[in-house]
Amino acid sequence: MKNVKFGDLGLSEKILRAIDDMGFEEPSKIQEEVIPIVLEGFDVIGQAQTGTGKTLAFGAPILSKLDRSEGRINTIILTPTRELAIQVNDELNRIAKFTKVKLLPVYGGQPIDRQINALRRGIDIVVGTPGRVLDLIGRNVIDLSRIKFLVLDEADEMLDMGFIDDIEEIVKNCSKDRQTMLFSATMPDEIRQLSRKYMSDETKHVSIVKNTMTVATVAQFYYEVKQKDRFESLCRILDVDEPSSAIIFCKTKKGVDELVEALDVRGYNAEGMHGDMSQSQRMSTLRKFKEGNLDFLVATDVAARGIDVENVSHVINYDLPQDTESYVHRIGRTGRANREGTAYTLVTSREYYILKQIEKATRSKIRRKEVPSIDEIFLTKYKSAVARVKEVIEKEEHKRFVSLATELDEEYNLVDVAAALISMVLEKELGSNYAENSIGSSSSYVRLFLSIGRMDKINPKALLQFFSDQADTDKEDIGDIDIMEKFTFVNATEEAAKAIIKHCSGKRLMSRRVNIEISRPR
Ligand SMILES: Nc1ncnc2c1ncn2[C@@H]1O[C@H](COP(=O)(O)OP(=O)(O)OP(=O)(O)O)[C@@H](O)[C@H]1O
Ligand SMILES: [Mg+2]
Repeated sequence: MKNVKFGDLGLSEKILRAIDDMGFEEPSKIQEEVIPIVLEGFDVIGQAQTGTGKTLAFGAPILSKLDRSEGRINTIILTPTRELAIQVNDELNRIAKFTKVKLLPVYGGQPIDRQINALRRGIDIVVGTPGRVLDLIGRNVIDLSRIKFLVLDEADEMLDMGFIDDIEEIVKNCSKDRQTMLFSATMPDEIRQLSRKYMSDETKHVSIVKNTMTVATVAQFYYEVKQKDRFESLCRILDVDEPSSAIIFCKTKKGVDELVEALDVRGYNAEGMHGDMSQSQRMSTLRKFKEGNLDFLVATDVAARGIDVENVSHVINYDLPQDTESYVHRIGRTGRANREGTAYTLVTSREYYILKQIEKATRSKIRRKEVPSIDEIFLTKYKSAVARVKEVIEKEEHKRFVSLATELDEEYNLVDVAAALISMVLEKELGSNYAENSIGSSSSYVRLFLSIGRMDKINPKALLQFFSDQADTDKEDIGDIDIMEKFTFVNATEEAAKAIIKHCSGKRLMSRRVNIEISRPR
């Protein structure tokens, strides 16, 4: 079967040239089907998975039909968020590169006067959020009575309860003689029904049906965590996976603020984005993230829909999404345009059934993963330190220090020197982050100090024996047990800690502070 080319779809030469400039070789399935239909003048409801190029699917044919600037609004595109309005406007601007068409994004949180002035100078396509568009209609600067195209991007979200009144109001102002287009990766039946009101009887439904609602290139996993271990688990996941760039979703704005602060304290490069932040802050954070100067974007669902950032390697649902649609859109921020991605969801045992519902509704497989142990993190950090050493040697960046190392060679065993350097590097990497945090410590307080010296494993049996001896003595106040004096624990495993906890629970030790210190030998 011959692959369809952009040139086969009936687009104008200027638009084809722009698409070529953008570096796109072939149309995606949704583009292949939607573009000719729009060019023919039909209303369209288009559904295709996240990141499959729906923006261009409506943008290219609209621009192909407009070509010249008419100096008055002929197209209105509505998006649920400000950032998405800006992004869609940018993408369309790239497609419009060789035409004279003028576009303007309008959205709240930006001085309205500037937008009014720009609109007065003559704009063909307005891309905006419903609230601001209504405001501008009310001020008589946006007149939709002669528009040719109305697009609802993220249509289901726009027709959902929160936006429906504004949308109805805007549609009332639109010319009857228009093409209406609805796009989204998810299109629940009730939304389809509702949309009939705004669409012609000849509306074409284009649904790129795949086995799953989610994109195949996104590997999906979940971690079962205790509520109180949520944060610690996240840190461990980040430390072992070392995502190049991740979006972490929280349920609430407060949750976002708290998580950003906690991540910051632990030294992660994270910033938040939610509806209570100023627009300039939201934009600068997103810009930083897009430019690769921010590792972790922590956000509410405000970033769940439509946002297209290249190379987001991970999406992490720190809190569960509110519904299946939200899950699909959130994880769709990775694995875009056929790239690979990873999606993680943290669930408590009580939330597990919701995850199962999502899995069923999306028909995708969300596999279980275990939260990494401290040993695994240690190993990861060790491996990346060694990889860096290798890189330095290969690039010969170490050459100027060779003479100093020769001096060390005279005094010490070089294996000891290497071990000391590893120790210093890892200490810096891990800091005290894992010294005072352990998972599953229930009400007991367990401190684990990672050791990075000799590799003798702790002997859980001996430890348990020690504890049972202590418990059996039935001392009233055991208080802080300083076991450092009795044992030297080297490279304690998390299993050992778990065994201790298991042993302690149900005993009277439970209510006491158990302070296990495993020292780091010098
Ligand atoms: N034919 C194509 N070939 C390669 N890349 C493309 C093509 N069309 C669009 N893209 C790029 O793919 C990315 C995703 O496109 P877009 O944001 O339009 O996806 P979407 O289907 O609207 O996703 P979502 O449902 O998340 O909004 C963008 O970076 C876009 O520039
Ligand atoms: Mg989109």
